[in-house]
Amino acid sequence: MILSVTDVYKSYGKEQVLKGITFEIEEPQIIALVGPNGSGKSTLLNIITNLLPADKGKVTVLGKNNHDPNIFREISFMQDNTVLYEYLTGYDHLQFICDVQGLSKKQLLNTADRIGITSYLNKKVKNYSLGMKQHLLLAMAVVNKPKLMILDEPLNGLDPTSAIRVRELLLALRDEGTTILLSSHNLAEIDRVTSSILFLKKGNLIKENMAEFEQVRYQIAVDQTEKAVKALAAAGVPVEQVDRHLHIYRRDVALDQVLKILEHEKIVIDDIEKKVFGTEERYRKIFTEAKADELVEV
Ligand SMILES: Nc1ncnc2c1ncn2[C@@H]1O[C@H](COP(=O)(O)OP(=O)(O)OP(=O)(O)O)[C@@H](O)[C@H]1O
Repeated sequence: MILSVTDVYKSYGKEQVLKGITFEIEEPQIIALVGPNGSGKSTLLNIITNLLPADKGKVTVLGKNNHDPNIFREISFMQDNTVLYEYLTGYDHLQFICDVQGLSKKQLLNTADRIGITSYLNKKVKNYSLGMKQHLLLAMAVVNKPKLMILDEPLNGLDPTSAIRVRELLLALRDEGTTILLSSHNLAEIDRVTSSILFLKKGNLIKENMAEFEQVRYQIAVDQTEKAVKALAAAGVPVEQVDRHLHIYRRDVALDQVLKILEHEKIVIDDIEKKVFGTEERYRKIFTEAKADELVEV
């Protein structure tokens, strides 16, 4: 068992933020924690990493209670950039962790290289951009090669190129056996790294495997739209026409069958675009349309 959270409660004064959170992570994977602002994501991550006491409940990391100081060789926590010291360099931050955990300078430099921060490693953090700070925080979370990484908003403030790099890094770490629990508001990015999502709503968790909700739609531009629609409909393929495009869902038909029908009719294809739907639609359903009680599964 990598992480086990059992019946965790937390209130701030009269405000009950977590109302009996229970979940387990058994295998190395990436899991996303998603919820609106103020839903308690940071509170839950802080409790898991023992920075904040729960009112009630239990957390174990790799079979050990999360109060056990020894787990900090196996776990890391990327918080927001307020934990950085403006007048220290990136190197200083990493060196501190390496000193505490007995890691070598080689490991520090290799990590900096892997995350792509070597060129500004010796600059003071006060001169870093938001994205540079995010990269440093990520390097600080990766340097001890943890079995479990907990990342609070790792994709925040990253430009598209950096977001792609971080995404690839997370997937590579997962392939190396690291489990990653991350919180994020960026549903499109989440879709690209995981289909395993914990939705946090009104203090309760709704667990979903988004692969079950994923829908793929092909948008095909053709030279003779009316003729294509007729031919596909005659073959029993459900198709919607939007301007010059045909919209066809993968759940209804395989793409090569569609292409065969169009080829047979001598219809020329100008373009095919694949659209994937999933998390965003599900998020909307959970947080705007459904009543909380109907969906809670704890
Ligand atoms: N130290 C604190 N004292 C009092 N209330 C707090 C404290 N920390 C958080 N809260 C409240 O608990 C609730 C959950 O906050 P939390 O920061 O965990 O949410 P979040 O989901 O991480 O939000 P965001 O997405 O905006 O980062 C909020 O209503 C917040 O005001």
